[in-house]
Amino acid sequence: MQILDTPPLLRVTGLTKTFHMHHLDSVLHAFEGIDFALTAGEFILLRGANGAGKSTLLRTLWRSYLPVGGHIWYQSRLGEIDLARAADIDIALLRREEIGFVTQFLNARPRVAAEEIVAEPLRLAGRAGNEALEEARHWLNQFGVRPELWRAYPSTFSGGEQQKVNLARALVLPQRLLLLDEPTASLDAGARQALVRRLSDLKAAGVAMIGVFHYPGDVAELIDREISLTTRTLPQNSGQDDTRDEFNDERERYVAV
Ligand SMILES: Nc1ncnc2c1ncn2[C@@H]1O[C@H](COP(=O)(O)OP(=O)(O)OP(=O)(O)O)[C@@H](O)[C@H]1O
Repeated sequence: MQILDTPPLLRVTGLTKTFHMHHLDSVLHAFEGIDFALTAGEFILLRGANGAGKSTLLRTLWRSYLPVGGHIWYQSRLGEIDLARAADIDIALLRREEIGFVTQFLNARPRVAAEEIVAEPLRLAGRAGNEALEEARHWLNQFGVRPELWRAYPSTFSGGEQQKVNLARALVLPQRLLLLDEPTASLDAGARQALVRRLSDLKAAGVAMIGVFHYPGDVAELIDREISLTTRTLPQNSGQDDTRDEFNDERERYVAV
């Protein structure tokens, strides 16, 4: 796919995130001044040591976290929107129709069957009940969830089984932008292959992706570019505020290179 001349789907500028740890009266710099662009059909691998801010960056793009600075310009079907400042209702709509987040952790709802969890996005998109259920079962099968579990409640599933339900739900509809936070973390080999096949088809269909992978080799064939988050230390009081860090003489901050 030719991606060089296409305007970016996502343009991140000067993105900065800190956590104010009230109980310690200190500020932790998760990352600072991140700039990058992502185009339809492009796949960016996020790299960095433990604690470098990879998951925090994905959650900030997903708007679970509000950044303290910078912009996240996203070309939605309805026009450009800054995800860093958009109203919650717009974020909720984009999450339903355009942006997906895939994590290893399933937020299992009590007494909702696996097949219903996967069918829900299809129904919300207008698919008829039976059709949605058939498609949900197809994807549960693809990711290796045993048929006897389809009508069971995922709150009792193993970690890997929960993750497979998560993947099926997140990938059942093609979104325009996918945020991937270690989606292969506890998958068996069959499910990892199914995931890579699905991501590859979505990428070919123009879905843009940015993600963290514990074993990047799993997705080597998909990667177009890499962004590394690195850490560097700053002398205390050189940040945006003069809050004292109680247990370190130096404060860490994280920058994109
Ligand atoms: N909700 C939070 N409150 C305070 N600090 C946080 C919070 N979430 C993350 N952090 C801190 O931000 C830093 C970045 O964490 P993050 O989880 O983004 O790292 P990561 O690069 O994904 O690490 P890993 O490779 O270990 O998963 C860490 O020092 C972490 O302790």
